Amino acid sequence: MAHFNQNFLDSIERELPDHLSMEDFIAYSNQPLRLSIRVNTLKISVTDFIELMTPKGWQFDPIPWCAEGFWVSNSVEIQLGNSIEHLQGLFYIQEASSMLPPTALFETASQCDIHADTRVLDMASAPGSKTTQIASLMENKGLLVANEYSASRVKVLHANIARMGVSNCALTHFDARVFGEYLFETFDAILLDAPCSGEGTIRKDPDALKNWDNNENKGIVATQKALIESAFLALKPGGSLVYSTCALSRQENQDVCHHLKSVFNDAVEFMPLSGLFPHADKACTEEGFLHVWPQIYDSEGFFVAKIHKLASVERQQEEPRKQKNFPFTPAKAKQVAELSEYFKATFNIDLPSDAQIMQRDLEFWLFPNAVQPLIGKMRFQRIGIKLADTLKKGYKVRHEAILALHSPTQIELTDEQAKAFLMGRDISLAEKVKPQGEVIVSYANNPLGVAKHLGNKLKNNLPRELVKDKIALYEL
Ligand SMILES: C[S@@+](CC[C@H](N)C(=O)[O-])C[C@H]1O[C@@H](n2cnc3c(N)ncnc32)[C@H](O)[C@@H]1O
Repeated sequence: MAHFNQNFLDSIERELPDHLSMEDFIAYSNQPLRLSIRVNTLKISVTDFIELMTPKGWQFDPIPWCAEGFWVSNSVEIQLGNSIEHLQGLFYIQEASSMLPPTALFETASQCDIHADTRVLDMASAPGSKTTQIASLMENKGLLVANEYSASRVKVLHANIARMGVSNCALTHFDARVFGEYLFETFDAILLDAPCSGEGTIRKDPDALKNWDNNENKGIVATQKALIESAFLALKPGGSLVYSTCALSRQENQDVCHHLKSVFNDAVEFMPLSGLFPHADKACTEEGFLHVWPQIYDSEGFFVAKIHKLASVERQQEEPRKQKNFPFTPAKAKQVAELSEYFKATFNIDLPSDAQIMQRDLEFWLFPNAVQPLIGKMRFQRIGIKLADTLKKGYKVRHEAILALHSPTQIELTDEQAKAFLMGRDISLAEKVKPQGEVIVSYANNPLGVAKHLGNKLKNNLPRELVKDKIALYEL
């Protein structure tokens, strides 16, 4: 049962549109959320995922605003986060309404609008539900800069990006207020999923609003206003910005968007979202923003505004001087040829041609081409994917490269073998055969990682930090 205080209830009563009732708000806020997931189309098609999971007891109810999103019910009790399909990145557990902002951002873009030069910024990214959704909408093309202010959350963000096989991402770790200055009018599309008071998440955390106090939101509102201004400055003319929160108050939502309009006037256009999906109008404000109250679609509360930048605006601060000491250099032609040959001969992987192989000491990385003009303009925590380390003789592939690059040649494991592999164990082979060296092991035709084929067993090469104590298997 949710704990509301009277101040909070009074504020909702003032904010709630006329066609919605307080009784429904309280009733829905007291119900647990329906479980929802998003299929990771970087790894598996929606049809193949449904075919894979239906025999395991899953039932799928489509989420109207996300073609890859489903409310799911499961006849078999299982800890989803520890299931093999989750750990190998076939799906992301994501609240339905949190799928709205990326859908709104790419509403009119067809896949051919996303090309090698497209640059997208996700300003407040961790833990990465929307970053990984955006990457799959971009089909790993172009560049996605994912920023997060909190150092511990950057780690979680990176783990999710790697698990989902994202290769077009560059991670930064800044207060996102810096983007307008560092990367002025650089991005085609920006998501600002802003830090907020989180009132919409009460169904996940019944204690979230126990000590709610309207005055505490004031600091957050100032941050939100500064962040949206920075986002607008970093956006190219003609580009789109989505501002979203899981807050319910006008202060943190509509007022922040009106603030932007008051600063940049005619350069700001609010784009109506009433046609985003069937019945989107039920959640629309007079400006065309979506204000999703929990009772409208039986979801978390959410706010989504889409803003178009009609014209260039004046830079507010001078462009900072370029930083010089960047530790990566483009790999030489001979090294590119050798590394490409290693990936092809060992794993049957063709390295993508729309990305550049870069070297730092003994490490090789794959950078999205669109990041090159940004290098030196701001500090990146991590760019693209790490491909391999150089050994005395040859190379050692990195796990994240195997998860992100496609290979038609894999050794498929059974349920029990896949469980053992993710728990860090070696896999015995039924009969002794010729050793094959490094191989990709897979489950449901999707990679789990690399093993060394020794003839009579597969020696486990899973990175130690990914080894699990517990794996949940469907007992069918
Ligand atoms: C609503 S959460 C983001 C959720 C994320 N977009 C997702 O879908 O998984 C807001 C994030 O903003 C981060 N944050 C807070 N202040 C920030 C700032 N000034 N600049 C950038 N990020 C900030 C928080 O640490 C938090 O991770």
